[in-house]
Amino acid sequence: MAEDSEQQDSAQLSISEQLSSDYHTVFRDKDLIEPDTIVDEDRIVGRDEQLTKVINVIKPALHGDQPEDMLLRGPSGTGKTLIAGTVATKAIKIAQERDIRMDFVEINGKHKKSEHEAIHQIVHEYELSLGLNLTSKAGVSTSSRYDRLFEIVNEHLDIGVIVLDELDLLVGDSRNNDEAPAFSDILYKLSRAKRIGKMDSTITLIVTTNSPNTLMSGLNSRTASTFNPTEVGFADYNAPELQEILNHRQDAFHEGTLEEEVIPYTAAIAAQGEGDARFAIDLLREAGNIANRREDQSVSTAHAEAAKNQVEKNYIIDVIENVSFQKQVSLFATAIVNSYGQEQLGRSEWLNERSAPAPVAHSLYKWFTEYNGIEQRSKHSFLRWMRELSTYEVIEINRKGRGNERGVFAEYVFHNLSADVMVETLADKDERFQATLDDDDNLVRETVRTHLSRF
Ligand SMILES: Nc1ncnc2c1ncn2[C@@H]1O[C@H](COP(=O)(O)OP(=O)(O)OP(=O)(O)O)[C@@H](O)[C@H]1O
Repeated sequence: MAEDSEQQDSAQLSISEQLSSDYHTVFRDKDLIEPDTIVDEDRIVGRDEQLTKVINVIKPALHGDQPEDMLLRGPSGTGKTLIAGTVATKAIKIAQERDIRMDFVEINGKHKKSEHEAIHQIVHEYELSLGLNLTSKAGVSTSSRYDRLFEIVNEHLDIGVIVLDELDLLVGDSRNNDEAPAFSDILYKLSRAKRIGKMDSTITLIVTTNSPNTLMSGLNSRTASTFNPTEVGFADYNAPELQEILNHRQDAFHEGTLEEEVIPYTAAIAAQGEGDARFAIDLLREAGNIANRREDQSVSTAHAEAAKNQVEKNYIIDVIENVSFQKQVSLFATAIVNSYGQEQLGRSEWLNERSAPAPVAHSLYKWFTEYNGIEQRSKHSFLRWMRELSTYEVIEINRKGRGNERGVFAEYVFHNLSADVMVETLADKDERFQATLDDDDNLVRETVRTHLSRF
């Protein structure tokens, strides 16, 4: 009793009271705007041409024929995985009615470090989906993993569809420059297995990529001659298309909780970047989360504005958590050139306020490593890491001329994600970044200024 009255005195609620008090949420069905939800057909906006092409390639499987492999290419968030997943899911339903054993699994190359890991994941996904005993990853060679995959498909399926998302990012760890990337080996072994009759059943590959050139030029000659996919292109969305996509998801929110201007506003922000539907949907979800956290009754454009920073941060975190510290340093050096040199860049004839010239970014990389006493790697490594980071779409790389025959240089462009948010996110992540900024903000500013004026 004494405790109760004490709590009341201080107007505090007990844990149980807090847990069971009224809960307000703006979401009616949040799943509709979660990242990995494969939505129903009636929520897919446009993409009729791509749907028809993918349907035509998968269709033979439902008539006892072997489908071609497919390459779905186009920028991030343009519906490649959605279209592949929706068509495969529908095909599996029809196959069941016709007693054809068909199943599909999906893995993402971005999160896999090696060929072994990727093949293990495919096996694991099939085992889960087909209700088989799960085999362990440890102590098993890569070739045994392939054998297990072929065994599963042969024994349990007539056709296995494998969606390999963002496959160009699955390069592999221990590669020297003469070796083909891991994705080339995977494509070779999977497409060859069906050609040499290693299997009674068949495998169909649906590969998605944002960089078709990196993928196709990374195939060694034996893979290039066995992997001949049907290609389907996906283009960026514009603001009206993004708005339509979001309109088809507005029932994720309770009626009256999404203010009218939020969808057009969110679509416009996403269209200014890459025209990425994932970014638009993430913004809408995060705007709702912020409204919930603030216990506001409805979602406004102010919530969407605040969401932008959070969503950008999440994208950057997703990339930096998967790259080495040296790559993070390279990105930090590049981002501070833009973040601290914006005014100077904006005034320049051949630079612009969203970019950082590669030579200056490299000078800042050298400065940062010296200042912090950390290992300094070659310029060649720096440039290679920045190329890799561009494949993750945190920056873009352009080639620019300086006029008056003063040569060409590479510039890193912060097209989608801002350099300021990148600096902030990296500084949150590692105290060496934060400490450098804290030590002397003016020193960083001055260093950027000097290197930019020398350029
Ligand atoms: N035409 C569309 N209609 C409805 N929703 C869409 C459409 N295109 C994309 N989306 C949604 O946008 C998000 C991203 O789409 P998806 O994952 O298919 O992109 P992707 O092209 O595969 O991207 P990445 O190359 O990054 O893997 C998903 O939530 C998806 O449902």
